[in-house]
Amino acid sequence: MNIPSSDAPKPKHSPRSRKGGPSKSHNRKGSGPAPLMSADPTRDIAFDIVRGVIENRRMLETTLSRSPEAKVADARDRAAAHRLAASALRHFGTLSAVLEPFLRKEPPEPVRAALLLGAAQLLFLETPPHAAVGTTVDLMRRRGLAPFAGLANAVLRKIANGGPALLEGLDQDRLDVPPWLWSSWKALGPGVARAIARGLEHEAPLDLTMRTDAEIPEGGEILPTGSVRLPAGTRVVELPGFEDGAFWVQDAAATLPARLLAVKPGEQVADLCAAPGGKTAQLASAGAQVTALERDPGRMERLQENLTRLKLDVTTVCADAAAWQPEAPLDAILLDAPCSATGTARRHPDALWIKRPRDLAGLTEAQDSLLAAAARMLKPGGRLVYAVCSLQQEEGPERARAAEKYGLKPDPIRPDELADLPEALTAEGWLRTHPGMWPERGGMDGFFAARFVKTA
Ligand SMILES: C[S@@+](CC[C@H](N)C(=O)[O-])C[C@H]1O[C@@H](n2cnc3c(N)ncnc32)[C@H](O)[C@@H]1O
Repeated sequence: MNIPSSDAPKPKHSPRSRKGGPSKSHNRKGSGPAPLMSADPTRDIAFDIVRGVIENRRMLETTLSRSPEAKVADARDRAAAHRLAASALRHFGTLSAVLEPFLRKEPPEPVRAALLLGAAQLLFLETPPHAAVGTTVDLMRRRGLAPFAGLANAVLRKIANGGPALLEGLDQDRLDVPPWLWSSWKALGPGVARAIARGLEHEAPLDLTMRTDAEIPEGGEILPTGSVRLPAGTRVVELPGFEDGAFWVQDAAATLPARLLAVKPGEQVADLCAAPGGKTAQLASAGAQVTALERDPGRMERLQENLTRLKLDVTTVCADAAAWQPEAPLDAILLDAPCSATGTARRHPDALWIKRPRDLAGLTEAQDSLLAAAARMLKPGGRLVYAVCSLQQEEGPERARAAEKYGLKPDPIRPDELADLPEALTAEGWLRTHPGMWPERGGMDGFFAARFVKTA
């Protein structure tokens, strides 16, 4: 099933209808209106997230940050809602295929969202059947979908009875990737599209980049590239050392672009698209004089909070990097450009279903203008690493080839620079990682990076 476009007919049954709930409201101490508290915040928030994605192509994180229920829910309920919604979206194609034979006609989209959540709990999250079915029916009653509660009860009971056998014979790898993306990933090599799809099946582990003197948290595995890996679901704020800035969260693959810039102490360096700041932190930790640019004020706040926690001295500028000019030409630039983010789908399974092929044109235009701007900021002989967390050729190799017209000469990555991950070095001397790499260790995000030197 394809996700309907945002201009598809709207469902008859609005989940905002207050017919059946929200169930409770509690008064807070003090004055002001009482926030509405849900009886089952996990499922209410997850329902809004899935509806946001499938009806409005709204990102999971956007719903999470705007939902009134999420605002008043405690951190554990929010995390559980994220996990539930992410599971329904990660297995979206498979769950849709499982539901289809049990539905005589296409249900309204909110009903489909509730069924996807119920089926995800039954088939992928090991929720006891009575709880998965009962809570889905309750959710539908709370959200004005009572006329469909009987249908949901019957369908989910059949799925509970069928169990994992219902998944047999389904090509889950293919079903859970939109066809246009599957076709595009074939360009990455034989078998890579399937390897990526397998890598996307599971929640990503938590990777940390440690300050050199910091103690490794208990249970952490040191990866060949130096990151420390903890199991998926580890709550970073609860790890000892978090408040003291002992580490920052950064996928193992995401550490590679900044490493390839090989900055030296005292060099004047800009990180042009900096928030939330993982790569800025790497450059500053290496002793460079870093200016971090970020266009989005909200994300700039997050970047500054992170740098304060890590006690790193960085100049931050809230500006459009395409229009900014440094006071003097720079030694090195990291351009971690905005992109489709298909490489981060392990953490953001919504990204796969929100993006459309036509979205790439606007992104590649922005990438080109940032590359041109970066070239203008560099001194002759200055270095640039261009990176994207995208698996799309248009945003990676095609941009790297186009960069030569801005006076940027390719500076291929040498095998000794990627000796800890040789499979990520391409014949052209670029970095290419994808979620199918390191399957035995829990995978990694997809990144492309190319290095250049500014000609005189
Ligand atoms: C891929 S994320 C960067 C991740 C970051 N480098 C890190 O490692 O944590 C891209 C960031 O660039 C910002 N951005 C997009 N276009 C920009 C522009 N023209 N100028 C400055 N920042 C921009 C976005 O708001 C977003 O925070």
